[in-house]
Amino acid sequence: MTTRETIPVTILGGSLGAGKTTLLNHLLTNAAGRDIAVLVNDMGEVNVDAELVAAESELAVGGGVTELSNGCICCELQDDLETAVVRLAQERSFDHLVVEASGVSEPGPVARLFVTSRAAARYDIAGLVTVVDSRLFADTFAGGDPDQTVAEDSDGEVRPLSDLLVEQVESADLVVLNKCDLVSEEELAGVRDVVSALRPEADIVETTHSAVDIDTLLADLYDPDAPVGWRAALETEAAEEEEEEEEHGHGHAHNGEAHDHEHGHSDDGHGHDHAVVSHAEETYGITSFVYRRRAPLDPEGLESVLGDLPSSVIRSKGTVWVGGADDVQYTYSQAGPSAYLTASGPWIASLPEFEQDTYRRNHPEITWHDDYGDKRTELVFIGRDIDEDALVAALDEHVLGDAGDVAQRFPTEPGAEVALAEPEAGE
Ligand SMILES: Nc1nc2c(ncn2[C@@H]2O[C@H](COP(=O)(O)OP(=O)(O)OP(=O)(O)O)[C@@H](O)[C@H]2O)c(=O)[nH]1
Repeated sequence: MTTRETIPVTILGGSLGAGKTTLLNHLLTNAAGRDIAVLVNDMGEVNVDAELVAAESELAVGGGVTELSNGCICCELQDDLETAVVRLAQERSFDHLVVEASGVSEPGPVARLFVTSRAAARYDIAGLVTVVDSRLFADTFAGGDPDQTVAEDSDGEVRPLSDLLVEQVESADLVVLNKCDLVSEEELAGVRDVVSALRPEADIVETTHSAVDIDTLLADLYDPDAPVGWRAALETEAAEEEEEEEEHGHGHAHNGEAHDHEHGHSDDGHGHDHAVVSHAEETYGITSFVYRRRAPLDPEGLESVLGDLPSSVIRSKGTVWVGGADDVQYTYSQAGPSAYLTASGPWIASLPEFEQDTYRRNHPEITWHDDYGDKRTELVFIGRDIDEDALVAALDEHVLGDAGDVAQRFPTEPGAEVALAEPEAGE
């Protein structure tokens, strides 16, 4: 019997083989009086996970295991998942729903379903839980032997595994570092550091065979406003910059110079762009910094730098003003060995004036420059022992004085993506 109007739902994600099924079995055998419904989804035709769960857990048989065996839950079949969870709430009585997202699905779309669809009336998200294979994660990000594995995502698109691992961690409220028996203490500490840097506010537990405390797992952890690490770094930088401007008596925090080739020497007293700010996160052993220039970058040059980053950079992300495509805003995203640049549409500054005005009225928070508007290159780098000066100098070599003096290199239609770096396909 449930006394709540809505049913809490925990969304479980993690890479293939991380230990999600093991976790569900652990949960169902230790449910101790709770009536838990589990919705398991697999990519394959046969729903192996659901069968395993049903076979291994007495509680599960007839006790609320429901399966969707017709494919991936998060994109194409979103409607089916929506129907399934709504029907489940109508037909059965249970205390908590756990949805296992398919191993290569992003948890975001699954979470949105419970916020925006008909399911929102019946459910409340309790938390997004990501199970991490600590061995695999250490190999991919934390100084281990990088595995150049690629995985297929929910759209059937092949994406580097590193992308999916980062995305799954960046959206988590709780990260279960599983397979702790397969990593050394030192490696585990490294994994913990990287996870904290990617998602500073997530709770972290360490397990072997996914033996996570049930109360911890099902707790109300959901925080849709929790920042991802790169955004937290940007916000900290912006706050520091504002503080500094106030100290210097400037009332226009982001009103910068065109750019400053000399990293760290821009404090010349007239409203500079404080281009690079570092945060030595001593507790995490991971540092982040923001590179910002109010000028376009040479496309070939930026590709040579961002497409060949040192392995010390774990995650980087940002906005790029690309020479030769003056009106197009590009977003950039890198995770481990893969890096992409995507045309995301026009800059606000490239819109007709009245549209700019409307946009700016509706978004008073956006950073606006008197001459350049929102046009900027703003990149956050997160990593371990990054040679920041070298990276800044490498990027600065490709800062252009004028966007129009180079040829267009990347596609400009909104949504068009180019790979700057991609791992080789694994076995
Ligand atoms: N050594 C070790 N093996 C584990 C641990 N947890 C799970 N495994 C094993 O890892 C394999 C994959 O575990 P599953 O629970 O099936 O992983 P999953 O995330 O459900 O996998 P998919 O459904 O394929 O996405 C199984 O053989 C488990 O027995 C652990 O902590 N240590």
